[in-house]
Amino acid sequence: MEESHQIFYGYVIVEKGLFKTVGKGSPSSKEIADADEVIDGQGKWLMPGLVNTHGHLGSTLLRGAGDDMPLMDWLKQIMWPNESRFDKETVTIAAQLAMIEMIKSGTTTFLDMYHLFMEDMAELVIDIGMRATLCRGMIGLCSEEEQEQKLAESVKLYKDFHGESDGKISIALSPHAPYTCPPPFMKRAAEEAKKHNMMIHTHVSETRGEVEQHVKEYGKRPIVHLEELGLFHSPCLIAHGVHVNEEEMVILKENDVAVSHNPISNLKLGSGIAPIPEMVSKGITVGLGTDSTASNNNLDLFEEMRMAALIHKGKQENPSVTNSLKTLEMATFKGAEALRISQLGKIRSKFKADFILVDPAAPHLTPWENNRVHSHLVYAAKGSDVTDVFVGGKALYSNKSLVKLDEEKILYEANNKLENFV
Ligand SMILES: CSC[C@H]1O[C@@H](n2cnc3c(O)ncnc32)[C@H](O)[C@@H]1O
Ligand SMILES: [Zn+2]
Repeated sequence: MEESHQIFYGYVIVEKGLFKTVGKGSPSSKEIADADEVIDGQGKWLMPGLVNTHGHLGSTLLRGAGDDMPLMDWLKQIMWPNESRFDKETVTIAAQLAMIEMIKSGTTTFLDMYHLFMEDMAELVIDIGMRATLCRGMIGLCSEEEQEQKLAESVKLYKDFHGESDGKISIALSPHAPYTCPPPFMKRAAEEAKKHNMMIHTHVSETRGEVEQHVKEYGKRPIVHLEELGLFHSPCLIAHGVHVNEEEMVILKENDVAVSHNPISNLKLGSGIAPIPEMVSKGITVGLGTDSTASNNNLDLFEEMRMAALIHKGKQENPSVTNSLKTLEMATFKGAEALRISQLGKIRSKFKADFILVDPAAPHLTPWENNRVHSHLVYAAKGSDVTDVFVGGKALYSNKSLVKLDEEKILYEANNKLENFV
């Protein structure tokens, strides 16, 4: 077993936001005396913080608003009409609620694609202390002038916030999807990303119908087309990739395009099951995402891991196509790799000190011994087993208490906003 996968009784020392020491056994009395603060994690499992590679925080209040619908109906009948009425307060409450949910279930890093109030979002994330890749989602079904305006807003967000919060904030460029961004606009997005050194994030090939429509309209499959348009000339992360054929997987691998696997959202919208074991065996980087609460309907990456580990076994009628270790990698350092965040997702010296504590003193995690911890984390644990969350060594959740966010107040505000939606 790789060293970073080993389970042992030990301790970590954090300095300047990074792991300085990852030690076996107990710290020395000098190490304890030298520390500014000592946190006793006795009896708990320490693991890397989870990385959510795809979501939309601003629409969190639409949880349960449009269940049991296919993607296009859901977008046109529920999402877009509601989102067109969102004000800053709604998006702020939604984002705070999402962050509460993510932190409490062990997520330390997330990607957010949204089109409203992204500057405020960046300020909020900085204040709360999470690590995030933020993108101003762009729908290109508008005039060329508006398209350019959206690109300019994305670049401004990048100039204002990329690298802020001690490097915890990254900004990516985000054309929403090939069916909302006509080819000339996709090409412009690719040019701007290249010019400013930005990563690209977009939804691609989520449904069979979307791929068929793309082929009908442009005579080629979406990933083939996006490569031609230059989208993969910058570091790129695609969300979904459910309907991707062999030729397209080769294109993804050749261009080092990463994939955010969002199995629960894909199942709930009836979109299908992405060929993830095939992608992984081709060497494509795959991270794990929840998508929004409007298509999931929660942000618990422990649930997502369990689903990601199980569905491919069922689809292929083969239990060995996934396993708990590979799934944990997907939710941690592979997710970090997908977001192009270096030195993240492992408990290792010089890595970013983003980590969580899980309390195994629960019936569903019993019995345990070292060899079963990976299994329990993927096949049995729940987000609510997380007791502590640290980002860059700073506590965001301590002994089941949120350090910054006022949960009671935000839940109250979120419930009071409900009447505004269709
Ligand atoms: C333009 S910003 C984000 C935009 O995307 C919508 N959205 C949320 N989830 C999905 C999904 O799975 N596929 C496509 N679009 C999605 C969201 O409602 C916003 O309008
Ligand atoms: Zn999405």
